[in-house]
Amino acid sequence: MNIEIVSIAKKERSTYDPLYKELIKMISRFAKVDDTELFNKDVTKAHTISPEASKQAYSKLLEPYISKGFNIILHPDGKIVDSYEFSKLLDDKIAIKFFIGGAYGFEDKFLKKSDVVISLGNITMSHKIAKVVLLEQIYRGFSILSNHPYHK
Ligand SMILES: C[S@@+](CC[C@H](N)C(=O)[O-])C[C@H]1O[C@@H](n2cnc3c(N)ncnc32)[C@H](O)[C@@H]1O
Repeated sequence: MNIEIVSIAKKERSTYDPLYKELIKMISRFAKVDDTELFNKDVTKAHTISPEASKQAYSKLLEPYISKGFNIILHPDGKIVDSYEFSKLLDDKIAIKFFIGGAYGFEDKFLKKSDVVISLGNITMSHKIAKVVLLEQIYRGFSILSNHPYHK
């Protein structure tokens, strides 16, 4: 299976890079993970204008990535899923794209383009922490599906 995580994020070194690397390596026995970080001058400018302008700039960057595979948006106001429900989203798929938003989240019209909008809980995390939690849940989800002891 191919998984792509598409985030609104500056391409810069992060304290979390070793965690991403380790979790992507752990997942590699189940799926290949591509980590795509998108940011441009329009986003920088929109951040100085308004939340709405920012969300529009995010949509413009993210829209080309919404594709034929299964598209999952991570959003604090989405459907809260536990790890077992999350694992079912991974089941029987060839390609999944996960979307992580920028500082102002997503435009409603972009949210409607996905197959499902999920929340990782009633807290708001930075996009960097959300990616760590997402990667751990992807590994946990595959462990549940394959009855690997990691999830116990
Ligand atoms: C700083 S948050 C954006 C917060 C913004 N106020 C909003 O309402 O979406 C950046 C991104 O991290 C992800 N994120 C943060 N907390 C989350 C949660 N509890 N569940 C799912 N995704 C979350 C989402 O993709 C979000 O767009």
